[in-house]
Amino acid sequence: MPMAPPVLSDCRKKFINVLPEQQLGEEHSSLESFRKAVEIVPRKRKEFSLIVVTNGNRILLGLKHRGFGKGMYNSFGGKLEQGEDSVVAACRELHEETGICVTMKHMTESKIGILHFTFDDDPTEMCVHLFRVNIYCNDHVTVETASSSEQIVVDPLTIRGCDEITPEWIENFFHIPLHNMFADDSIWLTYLLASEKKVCLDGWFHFLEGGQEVNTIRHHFVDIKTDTNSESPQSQTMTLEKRLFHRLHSKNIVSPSPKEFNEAWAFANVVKKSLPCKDLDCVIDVAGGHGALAAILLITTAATRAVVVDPAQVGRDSVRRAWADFFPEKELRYRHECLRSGLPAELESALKTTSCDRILVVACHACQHLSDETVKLSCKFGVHA
Ligand SMILES: Nc1[nH]c(=O)nc2c1ncn2[C@H]1C[C@H](O)[C@@H](COP(=O)(O)OP(=O)(O)OP(=O)(O)O)O1
Repeated sequence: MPMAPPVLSDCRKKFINVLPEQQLGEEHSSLESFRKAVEIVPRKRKEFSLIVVTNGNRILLGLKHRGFGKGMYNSFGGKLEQGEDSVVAACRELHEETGICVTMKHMTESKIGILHFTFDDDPTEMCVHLFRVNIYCNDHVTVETASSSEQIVVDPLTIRGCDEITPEWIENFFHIPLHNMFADDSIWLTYLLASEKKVCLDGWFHFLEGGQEVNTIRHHFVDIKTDTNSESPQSQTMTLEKRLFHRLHSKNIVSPSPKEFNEAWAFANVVKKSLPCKDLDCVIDVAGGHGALAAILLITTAATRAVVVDPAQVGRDSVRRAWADFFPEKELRYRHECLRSGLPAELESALKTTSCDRILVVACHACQHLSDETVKLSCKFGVHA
């Protein structure tokens, strides 16, 4: 039996900046019921194109400097000019605002629906043609995943803004600044990004008086069609492992080396398989050097803090700086001290705020006596090792 698609509200729960439910208005189960509740029949119509740009699990958003939505983040786009259809306008606006060139053929295939906006105090309906473009970045590792000519390959160095808008990569869908975006994005964009299947949608949003300034929806209805046979674009692109590797590579970071990165990634996966990671709070990486293992565990588990205990200063904090946006609001610290004094001190401090079953001590190295000592100390404190 095919799986039921996720409901809108379930999807937005995954996002940390989602707007409060009272700002999102009443959800309707049909267009009929939405129209009945709204009552107003718009007399005029303005058409726009809007292009959501992603690269794997990253999204490119624009900070608007003027015009509609000034000071807020949004996807790219604008009004249809005279004689243009939505595809032509989408290609033009995307290029004007980001420098990204997409062919008409690609843009036509990228159309995923329409958003309709009406307002209590304005007789004009905004009709926004929606596109979703998943690009491949033409640098280092990504090229290898972009082998098909059907894919949109972009050199990241060519992405630039204009006086109207500044593009910015948000490294993790779930951290997009929804609190500083149009309220409807908390409804349809979250669905689009959270869905593992390809999605087409028609959204109907009726805003309270004051429209943009008030940014509060009174009623909405979103008609969703999910293509259960095809994966969403982000599932087809880069894995997290590749993106982390890629980031080190693009910043010319030599510690960890590619071999050390692979080892840390593999080791983290082994550890996660043998642990109830959903309750994890604190990771202590003993003799962790550059800290890649600690950082990978921070990124891929529920842990909120990690500390690397190592007397040597390896990599000059480069891992933390390179990956900081993969673990926002989490803490990665380095303690330059030997295992014998550093580990008990960290364990004692961690146990003041969390229970022993939520602490994990890891050590990924070949030195047997160091491993033995790590295990012995961890057992003494009753934590996972
Ligand atoms: N509630 C909403 N949610 C959303 O996600 N995007 C919206 C939206 N309301 C409008 N948009 C999009 C549609 C369009 O792509 C963009 C607004 O475009 P603009 O008004 O900036 O048009 P132009 O770039 O043509 O402007 P000018 O060049 O200043 O005339 O914002």
